[in-house]
Amino acid sequence: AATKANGGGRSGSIVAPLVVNEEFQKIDVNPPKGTRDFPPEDMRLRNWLFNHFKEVSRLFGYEEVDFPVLETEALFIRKAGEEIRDQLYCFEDRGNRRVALRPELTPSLARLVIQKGKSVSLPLKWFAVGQCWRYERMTRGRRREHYQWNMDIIGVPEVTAEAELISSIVTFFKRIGITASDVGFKVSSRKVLQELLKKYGVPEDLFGRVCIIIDKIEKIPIDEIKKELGFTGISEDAVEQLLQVLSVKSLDDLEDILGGAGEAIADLKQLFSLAEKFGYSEWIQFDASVVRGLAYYTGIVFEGFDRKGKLRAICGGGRYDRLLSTYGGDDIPACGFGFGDAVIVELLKEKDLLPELGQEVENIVCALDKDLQGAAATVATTLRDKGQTVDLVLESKPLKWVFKRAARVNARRLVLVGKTEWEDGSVSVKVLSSGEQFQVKLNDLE
Ligand SMILES: OCc1cccc(Br)n1
Repeated sequence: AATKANGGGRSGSIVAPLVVNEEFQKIDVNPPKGTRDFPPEDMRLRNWLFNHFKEVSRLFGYEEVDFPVLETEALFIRKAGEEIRDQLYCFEDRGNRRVALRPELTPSLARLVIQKGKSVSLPLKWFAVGQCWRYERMTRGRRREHYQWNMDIIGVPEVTAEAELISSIVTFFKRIGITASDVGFKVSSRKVLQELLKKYGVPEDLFGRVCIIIDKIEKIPIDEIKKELGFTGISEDAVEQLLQVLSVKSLDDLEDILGGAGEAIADLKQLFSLAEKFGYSEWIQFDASVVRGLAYYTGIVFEGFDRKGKLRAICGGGRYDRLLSTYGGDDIPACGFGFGDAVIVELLKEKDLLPELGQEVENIVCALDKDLQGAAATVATTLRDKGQTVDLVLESKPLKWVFKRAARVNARRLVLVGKTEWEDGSVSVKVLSSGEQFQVKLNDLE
């Protein structure tokens, strides 16, 4: 009953009374399954990571946006058999509306662009860092939430847009010490698949579904892939040829198969040429098997991978020219990427690149007796008004305790408020690294 009442997983329409915590019953102090707390040490790493995400986005001239973590379920209902759909964290709210915790940010971004309509001038370059959710059976013990960095360009049909997006991710990697020998990007275009399916007479409306099946190529046995492709109605012969083409590892070989007239080859050639100009050629490689697992991609797709092959994809993205029109918006071209906060941390650990991020505070301020607590508050405020960080000791404590706390909060200096000095407006300062000690007028303290 408790599970049902809380809508855990199944979207029962029965809305039983919310489970309340009986008085004095010990609560479960852990966060819900698959979710994380961020205590200070983890929050420092998260802020370090997100600050790099946001600084790179601003370096590229993008504007920050955000959306509700809760959306209508309909925004994410696509019939292409995506994993993201099977794991949608959806439920019926107390107003009997079908809602979902967003599994990704792109649909919300598309919704906002349509909502803004003619009031925004294209191209739009937007970025967001937001928590995304999935409801996965905990059998695999995987997380149910992660934070994703997204950058999107709305209104640019040319491949220069995708080329710039990859450049922004390369810039991010370089800022945190990741090099082209650690990470690469597999790049392809869904137009390869589109041209092949057309050649084999496969109906256009199967395109998304076929892409989702192909995306599983390294995750499930090849016979399963062939079987699932067969179910879509593609002939066995066409399936064999399709898989053959997807194993191609060079643009020249692909051109021999597709001919040089198609958009797929033209787009990819332009992208590799632009990569040269952006200076990240060593980071990217053509790989026809990359299709990505989201149904709405229509053109160039790319994914960041660790060259040791030990981790899941680090990030991924591509062109999604039809998404806005599928939501009833105008036919506006778009492309973007998503970059999760989990795999990158695993990679940084692997490469021993995790930053040392201890707590830091410039001053710890302490009254030497309880009648001077007010004076200590004045000292703290004076320093804070000068932009100095202050940990103010808020109760009367022995000096031994204060020194221990100063070490724990990594204070640069100790500011003591004593009776005699305070009578002439001064305080005692001890620089904790050098042991240097001096008295100074409060107003002269920098
Ligand atoms: O990468 C897919 C995904 C979506 C939402 C939450 C988590 Br954890 N992972």
